[in-house]
Amino acid sequence: MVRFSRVALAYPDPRGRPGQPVLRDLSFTLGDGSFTWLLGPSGAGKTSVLRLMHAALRPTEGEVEILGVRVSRARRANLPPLRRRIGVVHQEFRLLAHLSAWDNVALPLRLAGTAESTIRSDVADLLDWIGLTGKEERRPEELSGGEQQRLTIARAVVTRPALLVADEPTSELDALQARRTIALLVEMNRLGTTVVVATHSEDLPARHPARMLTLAGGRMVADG
Ligand SMILES: Nc1ncnc2c1ncn2[C@@H]1O[C@H](COP(=O)(O)OP(=O)(O)OP(=O)(O)O)[C@@H](O)[C@H]1O
Repeated sequence: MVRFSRVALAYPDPRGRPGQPVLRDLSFTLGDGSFTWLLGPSGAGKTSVLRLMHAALRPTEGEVEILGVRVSRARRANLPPLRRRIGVVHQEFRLLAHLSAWDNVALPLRLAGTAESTIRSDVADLLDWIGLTGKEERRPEELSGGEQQRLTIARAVVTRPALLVADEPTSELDALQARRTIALLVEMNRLGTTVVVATHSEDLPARHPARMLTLAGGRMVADG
């Protein structure tokens, strides 16, 4: 479950003092196994909400509870184990530049101590699904923007996380690849993962109707 209660977030200003809030008075609950679109124009606060959801930040006010952990009050030591249960597709990819495509996807499984034989088959299956078979040994800079984006999605889902948060996961993809990516997220959801996808595109929610939370100016303006 993901629960926001009266959440506000302010980033520090250049002097380290709290700036103006970029999120205000946000309250909602996402049930286990739900699929949610997070919508709103550029600057509305979608990425900031996702950062709270993967415990990269704590709220300035209010309470955020993720997978049973109250992030607002949790001890620092409890956050890394929580983050390992969450798959994140970052808008700016954040692939490891010195690792091959294969090793980027395998890394979360290696960190989790997964058996090498399982890693071999799971990584191969996912690279096949995202159309990167034959490019396993390439480093991220040797891949196109769309290929890198598909790699970040594979890396985020390979551990079958309890919660998956994806920030504009199809921004670099053509129509076919975007459809395949959404199909992968929907399949993950069908298998039990709670999925949240931020986008300013109206096409994606039309393809997979689900709950839509709409932000504007850091506030929730629609939920339906
Ligand atoms: N690290 C930061 N420090 C200070 N302000 C920030 C930071 N990150 C985001 N902001 C501000 O917070 C507000 C919300 O930004 P956010 O990135 O969450 O919006 P968004 O809806 O994801 O936008 P986009 O669709 O363009 O990615 C914006 O005014 C932005 O300038």
